[in-house]
Amino acid sequence: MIRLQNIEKVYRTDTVETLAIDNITLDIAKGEFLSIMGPSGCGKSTLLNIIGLLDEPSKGSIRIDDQDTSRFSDQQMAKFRNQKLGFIFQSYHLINDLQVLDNVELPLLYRTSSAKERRQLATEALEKVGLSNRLKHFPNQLSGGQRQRVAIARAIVGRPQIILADEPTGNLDSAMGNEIMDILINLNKNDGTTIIMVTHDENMAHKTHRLVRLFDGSQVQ
Ligand SMILES: Nc1ncnc2c1ncn2[C@@H]1O[C@H](COP(=O)(O)OP(=O)(O)OP(=O)(O)O)[C@@H](O)[C@H]1O
Repeated sequence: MIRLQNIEKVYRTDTVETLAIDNITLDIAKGEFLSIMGPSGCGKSTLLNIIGLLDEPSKGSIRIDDQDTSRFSDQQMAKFRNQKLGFIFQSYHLINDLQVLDNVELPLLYRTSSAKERRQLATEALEKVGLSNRLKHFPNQLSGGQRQRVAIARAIVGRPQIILADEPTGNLDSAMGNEIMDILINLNKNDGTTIIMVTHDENMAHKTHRLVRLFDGSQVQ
């Protein structure tokens, strides 16, 4: 489903060149739950952002669903991202001025769905993560685990085939982290969503199907 071939990413400033990803080739199957681990600065987030088409590789190609993403125009890229991919971040990235329901509806604003349909889909997504009793709350009225559940609802509301999660349990204690992990495992099992997750936590990584370890931008396992 996702095929990365000879991916390289170099960040250049006036004085320094950093090789963040060094020749990574990786296939990720449909329905797979993959975790990426490695020490700080080894390129995990860079790789995830490249897979999520948020960042472009300096070299190499990415095929998703047999489409060569390097041939996409900016507009095609944005549409593809909006329809196929869902993102979850360590620090939730919710909009504090918007109620929970409005946060979750956001990705649907770029589609042609009606207001009623958007409300319905967002309510369903929040039910799925066990938050139907918090629709009118604002993010700062929720616990960390609840905020992350809102972020998951926002990631899944458009029914993406692929979820990219960058340390989704990184800010949570182990009980809340396990709850979030259970939600991700169920999404993967029941809906067949492909999930790629960066984590520092061996316990979380061992709950997934496959673990890829990076070191200095290269895959070592
Ligand atoms: N925008 C940028 N400009 C220059 N260098 C960058 C940029 N983003 C990342 N880097 C460098 O690329 C390397 C990989 O960074 P990345 O954020 O992918 O690591 P990481 O494994 O996710 O780290 P952490 O676990 O600390 O989040 C690091 O050496 C970092 O300093």
